[in-house]
Amino acid sequence: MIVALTPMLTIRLLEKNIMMVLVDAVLLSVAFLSLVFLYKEKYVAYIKGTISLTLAVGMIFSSHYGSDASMYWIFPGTLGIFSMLSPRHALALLVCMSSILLPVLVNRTSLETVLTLYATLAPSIFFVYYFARELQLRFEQLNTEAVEDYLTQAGNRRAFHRDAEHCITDLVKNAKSATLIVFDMDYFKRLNDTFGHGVGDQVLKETTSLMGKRLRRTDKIYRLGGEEFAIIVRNSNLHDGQTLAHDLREYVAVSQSDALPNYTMSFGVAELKLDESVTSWVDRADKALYASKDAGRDKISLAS
Ligand SMILES: Nc1nc2c(ncn2[C@@H]2O[C@H](COP(=O)(O)OP(=O)(O)OP(=O)(O)O)[C@@H](O)[C@H]2O)c(=O)[nH]1
Repeated sequence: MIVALTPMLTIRLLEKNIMMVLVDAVLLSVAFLSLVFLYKEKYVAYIKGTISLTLAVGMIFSSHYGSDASMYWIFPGTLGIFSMLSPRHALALLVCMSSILLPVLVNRTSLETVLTLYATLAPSIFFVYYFARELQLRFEQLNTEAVEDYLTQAGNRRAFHRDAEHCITDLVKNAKSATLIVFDMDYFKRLNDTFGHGVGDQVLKETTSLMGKRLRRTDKIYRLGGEEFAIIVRNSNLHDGQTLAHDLREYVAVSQSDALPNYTMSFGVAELKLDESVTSWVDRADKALYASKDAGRDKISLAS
């Protein structure tokens, strides 16, 4: 924007077109200030919104006060707005801009030119919208796949590490603690061997889905690997974690599908300590889980 506008501003100064000098100067100032804020990685969404809005208003003003050729800046401006906003927001802004622009253009140029402009602008906006929407959907799909377990739709290990790191930051900065519940199925190998891998998969899916129904929106379930899962319970202490683990164990026991073999789970609960790493937090919860196994399984143990 800065590269395109600087020579334009110079030409308009030489032409003494004061209104256009003002329009370009405002656009340039917004672009320059945005660059500074973007460099500092602050308020990025607001800045993109402000630039887009300024661009749209600038296109209306320049179509009114500029030369006839100014109206063709609408095309790169449209692309610019789509590159900064979500497809839906960009479309809404461009529809508003085109509606305001229509009477402005009718007043200053021939009807034929206006019709030609709109006949080319409308499909351009439609195709760019379609392309941007497709791109956004693919991006969202890839983002989900990157953090989700394929079989159970629980968070995967990557998501677990990211969220566990957030908990550590939350504890250091806001003194908000979190509890980790790890659990796995008891005698799962035997279940697989007796009923088949497919039934084992169904058990993993059912457990995740049942537990998801009992968790708060802020709590999240992850599959750490094989038949081992973890739940991060935000803003909680060891006692809260223990209560939730009891609730989950009871709930899964009574809600298991009759079509699947009966199974039990062992749990380990650990509250996050200050200055602790994710690895150490998981290790302590895992040790508690092994204690549950050693104590005969279908148990809940607390980490020290
Ligand atoms: N069906 C199914 N089985 C899995 C999956 N991932 C791991 N497993 C099986 O889970 C079983 C885990 O066995 P073990 O680690 O011996 O644990 P266990 O039999 O549950 O014994 P305990 O944990 O000591 O009670 C292995 O047989 C793995 O093949 C999966 O995605 N689907």
